[in-house]
Amino acid sequence: MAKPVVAIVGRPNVGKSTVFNRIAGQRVSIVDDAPGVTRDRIYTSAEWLGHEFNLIDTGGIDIVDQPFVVQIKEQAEIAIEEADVIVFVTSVREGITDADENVARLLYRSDKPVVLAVNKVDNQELRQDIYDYYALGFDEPIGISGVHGIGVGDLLDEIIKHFPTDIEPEDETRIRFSLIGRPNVGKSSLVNAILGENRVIVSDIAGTTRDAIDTRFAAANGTEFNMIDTAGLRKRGKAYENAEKYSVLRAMSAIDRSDVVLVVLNAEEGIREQDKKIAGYAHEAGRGIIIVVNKWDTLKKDNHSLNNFEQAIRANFAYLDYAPIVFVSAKSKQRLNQIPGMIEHVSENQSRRITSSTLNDVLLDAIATNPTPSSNGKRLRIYYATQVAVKPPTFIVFVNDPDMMHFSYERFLENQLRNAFEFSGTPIHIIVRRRK
Ligand SMILES: Nc1nc2c(ncn2[C@@H]2O[C@H](COP(=O)(O)OP(=O)(O)OP(=O)(O)O)[C@@H](O)[C@H]2O)c(=O)[nH]1
Ligand SMILES: Nc1nc2c(ncn2[C@@H]2O[C@H](COP(=O)(O)OP(=O)(O)OP(=O)(O)O)[C@@H](O)[C@H]2O)c(=O)[nH]1
Repeated sequence: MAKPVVAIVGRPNVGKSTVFNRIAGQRVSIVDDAPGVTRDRIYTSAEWLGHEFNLIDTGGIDIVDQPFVVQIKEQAEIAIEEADVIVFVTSVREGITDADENVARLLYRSDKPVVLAVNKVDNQELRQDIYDYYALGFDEPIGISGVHGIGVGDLLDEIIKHFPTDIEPEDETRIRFSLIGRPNVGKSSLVNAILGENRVIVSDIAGTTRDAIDTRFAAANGTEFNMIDTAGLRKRGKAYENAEKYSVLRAMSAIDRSDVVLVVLNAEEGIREQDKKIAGYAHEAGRGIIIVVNKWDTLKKDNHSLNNFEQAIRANFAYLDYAPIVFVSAKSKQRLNQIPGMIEHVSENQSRRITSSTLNDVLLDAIATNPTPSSNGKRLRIYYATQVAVKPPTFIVFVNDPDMMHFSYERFLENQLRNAFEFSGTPIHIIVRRRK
C-alpha cells in the first residue's frame, strides 16, 4: 500500500489517454464482475519490473464550464498535488505549441520529478525531431508511440527511477479505513461524529507526502484506528464537488490506502448511479466494505423502511452481497457506536487464514451436495485448494480443466466458503488453475 502515484499531464489531443491505456493495458483484473464500473478510467493500478504504482490520467478530469486554458492549469495542479512522478506528454506531430509551454511553466513551479514524453513518434524519421523538445527545459525527452507501443518500456524505466525510496511506512498495528461517497452524503459529518465518540490519539508523526490526512483514534475497547481523509475536495471548494471524475479520484486514493472502506449512502436521496460506481471501485480493489446509510433520521419510518432500503441496496449492489449494512445518523448519532466494532470485525475477516485441511473438508462437502458440472462426458474435477493470500482472502483451486469451472459453480463454492467461515465484509478471490 501507499504505492507511488504517477500522473499524466499535457494539452489536449497529445495522446494522454492512449498512453494511459497502453500502460494500464497489461494488467488483467482478477475480479471484473462489478457492473456499473466505468471503463473510461482515469485512475488505475499498474506495474513495471516489480514496481507497483497508481496511474492518473488528468486529461480525463474535466472541471465543467471552464475554458480550456483553465482546465489544463487545473489538471496540472492536480498532478502536482497528487503525484510522485509527473509524465508530461507532448506530440511530435505538431511541434512545441504555446499550450505545451504553458504546461511546462506550471510544472517548473513544482518540485516533483517530471518525465517528458514526446508521443506519436511512430517511425524512425520522426525520432530526430524529439531533440527539439529539450527546449521545454526538462531532462532527456523520451520518444514514444502510444498507438504502436514503441518506447513505452523506456518511458516506464525512466518513471520508476524517480520513485521515492522513503515511502512512508504504513502503520501495521492500526486498522486503516476511510469513508467514501458522493458529495453531500454526510462524510465529513460522520467523520466528526465518529471522532467525537472516540478518543483521538494525538501523535507527532508528520503528515504524509500527499494530500491525505490521517486521524488516529481508539475505540472504547482499546482498538486503534487510522482514519484516512482526503482533503482535496474541501480544499478545492464547491466547484469541484460536481466534477464527478475528481470525486472519483479522491475516492480512489482513499480506497488505495485503506483496509476497510465505508461506502456512505444518503437515505434522504436514495441510491444513485454514482454510488454504484464508487462502491464498484472499492469492490474491485479488494477492500473490506461496510455500507453506511446516513441521514436515517430524515425518513418517516415504519416497520418496513429498514427492510425496504436493505432490499434496494441488495438489488442495486448485487456484487456487494458480502458487505454488512448499517443505518446511522451523523446528526442524532444513532448507531454510530457500532461502526468501530464493525470495522474491526471486517478487518479480521479480511486477514483470516484457513488451513488447507479445513478448507478441503469444506470443498469435499460442497462437491458432495452439489456435484461439479460436466459436459461431453467429461466432468470437472476439483483436486485441491489452498489459501494463498489475505486482504482479501485468495484461494487457488486446482482442477483438471479450468474452462469447465462455470461462473455459477464458482459462485456456489464461494457461498460454501462464506457459510463455513466468517468472511462478512470482505471480497474473496478464487483462482482456478489446472493441476500439472
Ligand atoms: N499517430 C499517432 N497518433 C496517436 C498516438 N497516440 C495517440 N494518438 C492519437 O491522438 C489523438 C488523441 O489521443 P488521446 O489519447 O485521446 O489524447 P488525449 O491527450 O488524451 O486527449 P484529451 O482527452 O483531449 O486530453 C487520437 O486520435 C489518438 O489516436 C501515437 O502514438 N501516434
Ligand atoms: N439530517 C441529517 N443531516 C445530515 C446528516 N449527516 C450530514 N447531514 C447534513 O448533510 C449535509 C452534507 O454533509 P457533509 O458532512 O458536508 O457531507 P459530505 O459527504 O462530507 O460532503 P462533501 O464534503 O461535499 O463531499 C450537511 O448539511 C449536513 O449537516 C444526518 O445524519 N442527518
